[in-house]
Amino acid sequence: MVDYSVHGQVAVLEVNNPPVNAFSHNVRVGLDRSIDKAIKDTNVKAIVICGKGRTFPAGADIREFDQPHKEPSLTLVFEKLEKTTKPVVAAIHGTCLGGGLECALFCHYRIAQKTARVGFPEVQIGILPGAAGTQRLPRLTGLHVAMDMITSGRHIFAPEALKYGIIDEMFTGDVINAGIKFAKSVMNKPLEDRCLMNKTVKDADQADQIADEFMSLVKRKYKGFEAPIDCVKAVKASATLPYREGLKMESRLMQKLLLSGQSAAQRYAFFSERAVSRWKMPGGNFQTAKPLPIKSTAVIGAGTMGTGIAVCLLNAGYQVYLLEQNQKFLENGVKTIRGIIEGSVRLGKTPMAVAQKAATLLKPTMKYEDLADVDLVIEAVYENLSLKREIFSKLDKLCKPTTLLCSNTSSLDIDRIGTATKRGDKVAGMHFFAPAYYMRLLENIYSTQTSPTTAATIMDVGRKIGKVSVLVKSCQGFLANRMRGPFAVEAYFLLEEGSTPQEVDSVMENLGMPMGPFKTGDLSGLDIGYKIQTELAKSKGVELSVDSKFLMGERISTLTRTMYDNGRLGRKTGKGWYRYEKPGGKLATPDEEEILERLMYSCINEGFKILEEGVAATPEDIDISWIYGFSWPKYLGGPMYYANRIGLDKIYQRICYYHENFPYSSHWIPSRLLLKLSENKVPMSQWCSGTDSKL
Ligand SMILES: CC/C=C/CC(=O)SCCNC(=O)CCNC(=O)[C@H](O)C(C)(C)COP(=O)(O)OP(=O)(O)OC[C@H]1O[C@@H](n2cnc3c(N)ncnc32)[C@H](O)[C@@H]1OP(=O)(O)O
Repeated sequence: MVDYSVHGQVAVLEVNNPPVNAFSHNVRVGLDRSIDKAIKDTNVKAIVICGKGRTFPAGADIREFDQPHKEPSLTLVFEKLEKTTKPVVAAIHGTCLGGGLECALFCHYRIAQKTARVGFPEVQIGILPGAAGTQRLPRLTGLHVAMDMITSGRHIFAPEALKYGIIDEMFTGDVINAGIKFAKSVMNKPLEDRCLMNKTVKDADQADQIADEFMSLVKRKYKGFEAPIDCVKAVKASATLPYREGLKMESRLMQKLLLSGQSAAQRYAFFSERAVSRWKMPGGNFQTAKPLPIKSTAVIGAGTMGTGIAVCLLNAGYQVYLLEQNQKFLENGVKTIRGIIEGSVRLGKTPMAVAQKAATLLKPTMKYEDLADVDLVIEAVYENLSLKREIFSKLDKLCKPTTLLCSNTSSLDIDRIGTATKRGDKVAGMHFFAPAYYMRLLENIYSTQTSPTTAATIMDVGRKIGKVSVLVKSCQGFLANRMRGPFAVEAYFLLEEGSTPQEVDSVMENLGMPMGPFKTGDLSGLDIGYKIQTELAKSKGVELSVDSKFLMGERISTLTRTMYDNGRLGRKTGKGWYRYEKPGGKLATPDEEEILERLMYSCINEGFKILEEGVAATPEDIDISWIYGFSWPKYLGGPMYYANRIGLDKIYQRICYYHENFPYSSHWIPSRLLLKLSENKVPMSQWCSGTDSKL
């Protein structure tokens, strides 16, 4: 588990526990013995610790967290390193994470390959760096950097680690040779100053301020998660408590987190994320099927999904032909793609070099013929089976025989798409989630015809574009939307039964989802739900109307149809279940303006008709009726007075707008009196009581 060798006066302790050299119990025992051996050996003057194979130890063995603890603990082993009078060098390559980085922080020196990454990802499995990491990193980097690294769990590359002082030097070439060379250079230097426990935290005087800043950040960014909060508390303790007291605090918080249900759930998610890559389907699995090489791709449709998918492919270095039928749509699509990539560069998420390369890889086109030689096509037009079949049939005729043809459908039967071609084995679904460049999930779907090679290829593409890919069999809604179906439908039923979108959303958001079903619907576009429902009904030979309450004996809601008919498609039109600051905006607010207008302007219109018909003689009659009959607030003077304050012009225009949109509600037929008053800009003084109306 730890290979021990001596090179001249340097002992090399090479952790050998593939695949990631995790500190399992056997490794801890092996390391403990090897350290003792090196300390006892009088010929040994320096010690190098490194990892065999692909990486420096990537942390504690997460699988052991569910088992009873077995001594020695990591801290106990690591403390021997710092105490020895022989310099200890951590020679890092690959990923030095969690307990691995803690081990390095107990060493007197750290050197790393330029491509190596270091980090404390514990927060992502619901714990904190519990082998002194929260107390030692701040002593090297200061609180700010340590808080950032520990609460985010992000890995940093060696050059950044060098900047923060986490490593002392970068090296190229062989790890053991570099370790030995460095160890020789520090062999006789004093070690006192190299022991982190002796150091103080440089920005300790700002501990309160920095901790407050991170506390509010993590509460906002990682709402509902316990570990980031405890990470902030533990790191702060490095500055406010003596080293040993800080360790006790870290240990208490670690125990609490380990026992919490959150950590167990997050560890389950960690292994599940890896388990889904071990896919299987009839006739093959991840071991038996080999992916085909993919270089050139095409995306059909430059809408929200198509552009998002293109961004994923471009960022991963694939050539992308973006096809649209219409020049304006194509130009808009290219603009959207550039905007997304530029935004990501500004946020530091995409390196400039990647963005520059992506620009050269994008090939906008309106000609299907340009797709003849691509290796993979992802069609992302709207959800319409006949349209998709038409496109696939066309692609089948003009693409080279090996091209894989995939549909970014969220619900349509892949078998029925595949039968439009003569290459059903090369047809599959690749269902991206909106926004495609951001959401991690890729649902890959095989039909009864899809070959394991095609499945292997799209799973491989998914991995290369940074998605977590699952492979599922084609069925109505596949996995995600099939399960999401009852969730969404029940949300609509709740609305029909009296809940508001905000109420439903906040229940789910309080549970921990970043967005409730209605905000999510607005994000995806409400036309999608409507089209899926219409297509589904059609496939069953049923034509739905807004009045439909049942489909094949099942209760349905046609609320999305109502939203669609009213142009409320979600964020993209600036209004859906919520109102947004602009089309494409993100700030969801209940559409108060429309609520107010529809309730008030409709009855103001009625008020003018009442005046017109002489049912009431004056606007005061109406206003007083409201004040004393309906408790209308006196400070607003009554609805007719209120209308005048707003301006009869505006009221009239909005009434016309609603009349156009709701032609079947006669209360929106504009009052002729209102038209005359607004056209002639008659002040209220001339149409209220005691005046002789000139009209
Ligand atoms: C009190 C002491 C407290 C200490 C705290 C800790 O140290 S907690 C652990 C901190 N470390 C981590 O969280 C690292 C987790 N691992 C990763 O992020 C990645 O695996 C990697 C190291 C970046 C490598 O990524 P890569 O994509 O190359 O490989 P995989 O992710 O597919 O992993 C390969 C297999 O190794 C298993 N594995 C990885 N890390 C651990 C681990 N720390 N313990 C146990 N097993 C680990 C992983 O599950 C894969 O195996 P599968 O059989 O495929 O699941």
